[in-house]
This record gives sequence, C-alpha cells and structure tokens, in this order.
Amino acid sequence: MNVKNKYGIPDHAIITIAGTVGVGKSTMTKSLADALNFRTSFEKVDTNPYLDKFYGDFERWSFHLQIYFLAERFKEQKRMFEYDGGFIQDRSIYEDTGIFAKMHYEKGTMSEVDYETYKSLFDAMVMTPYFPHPNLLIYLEGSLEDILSRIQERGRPMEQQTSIEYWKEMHGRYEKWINEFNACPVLRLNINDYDLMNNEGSIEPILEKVSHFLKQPI
Ligand SMILES: Nc1ncnc2c1ncn2[C@@H]1O[C@H](COP(=O)(O)OP(=O)(O)O)[C@@H](O)[C@H]1O
Ligand SMILES: Nc1ncnc2c1ncn2[C@H]1C[C@H](O)[C@@H](COP(=O)(O)O)O1
Repeated sequence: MNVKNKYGIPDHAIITIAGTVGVGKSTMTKSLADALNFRTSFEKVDTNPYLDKFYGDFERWSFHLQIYFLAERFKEQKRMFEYDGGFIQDRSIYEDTGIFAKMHYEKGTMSEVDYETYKSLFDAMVMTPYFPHPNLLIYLEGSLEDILSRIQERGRPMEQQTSIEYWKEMHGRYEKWINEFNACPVLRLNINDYDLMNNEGSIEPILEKVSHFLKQPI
C-alpha cells in the first residue's frame, strides 16, 4: 500500500508549507511531494527579475517585488486549481502580505501609498469567498540561530549579505503571524523534531500528523 492510502490523505489535497527564509520549506515540499506522489509548486528564486535588486535596495524595489510575487503565486494558485489539487506548495500567499509587505511598510522601506495599493490588490484577489484556501498549512519553526546557519549554508549571496537584524525581525514577526493565522488548519513542526536530510524515516510521522490534521473539521 502506498503511504497516501496508508494515511488516508486525499488525492486532491493542497498543502502549503510556511515559515521564515531558510527554515526548510523547499526541502519539506520535495520530501512530502515524493512521499505522496503530489505535484509541487515552488517559488521562483533564480529567475526572479527583482529579488537581487531588492536585497540591494529595499526602498527602490519592494513594491515591484511584491507585485511580482503576488502575480506568480496567483498563477500557481490557478494551476493547482486546474489540476484539481494534489499539490505541495512552497510558501503560502498569505506570507507575502502578512510578513513581507507589512514588514517593509512598517520598517519604512515601502511607502504608505505603495503598501495601500498592494494591499487592496491582494485583498481583491485573495480575501474573497472565491479564493480556494489550502486544506492545510504546515508551519516550520526553529531557533533564529539554526535558521541563520541554514541561510549561510545554502549560500545565496544576497541573503548572506543581508543583516542579521533583518532575519531577526522576520523571525519575530512569523511567530506573531502564525499565532493569529486562521485561514485554514495549521500543523506546526519544529525543525529539531525531524531530519529529512539524513533520516528517510522522518517523513512517516509527519504524514501521520498531516492525515490527522486533514481530518479535523475546519
Ligand atoms: N532537516 C534539515 N536538516 C538540516 N538542514 C536542512 C534541513 N532542511 C533543510 N536544510 C538545509 O537548510 C537550507 C535551507 O533549506 P530550504 O529548504 O531551501 O529552506 P526554505 O525553502 O525554507 O528557504 C538548505 O541548505 C537545506 O539543505
Ligand atoms: N513576498 C516577498 N517579499 C520579499 N521577499 C520575498 C517574498 N517572498 C519570498 N521572498 C524572498 C525571501 C528569500 O530570499 C527568497 C525565497 O524564499 P525562501 O524562504 O528561501 O523560499 O525570496
């Protein structure tokens, strides 16, 4: 019996992976998709035309980058819907506004008018009854120290050169954001409780939890 059937995970489920930069979302996305034979929806990083520029000058590029991410994630949302689900998604659309746009606005690296324009577009596109929310959001959490070392280990220069203050601010905001998040059920996983890199067996207990959470009434 395959693991999807073993744990009774529906073929049409959409599971989104959330958490701060470097916490392990892409790694989790790949492992879950392999185990469940689901499709993946990844963020575009290498081909993103604004990301490098953004890290070089937040004020100049934060609005452009948010619009780019919103468009890309919305297209992915449409693709997942057209396939009738069966997806693991690397980062939720909710983090774009709840973490990134908000943080840049509140820290003064996105102007008020740009933030309001972005927010009204986001709300019109996402905060409607027509927008299909995921069946489950898996939130990955870990200490700032572990996350900083993963960012260094992964080696994207734009992130390595960004101040620790930036990552610390984001880490704090994630904690607050997830405590208030209620658009779909949330499964929280601490990165010290599994090891997908060195222990293949790590995925099964996670699937068991996923199955349990998917069965909970919304
Ligand atoms: N369970 C793990 N144990 C150790 N290192 C990990 C684990 N998961 C991810 N990593 C490493 O941490 C870094 C960031 O992981 P990644 O999945 O790219 O994070 P994200 O997509 O959240 O930014 C990568 O170098 C990856 O190899
Ligand atoms: N909405 C966003 N605003 C700014 N930066 C963002 C946004 N979404 C993702 N990013 C950045 C953060 C990382 O440098 C890369 C990829 O994220 P990761 O958490 O490593 O998958 O994009």
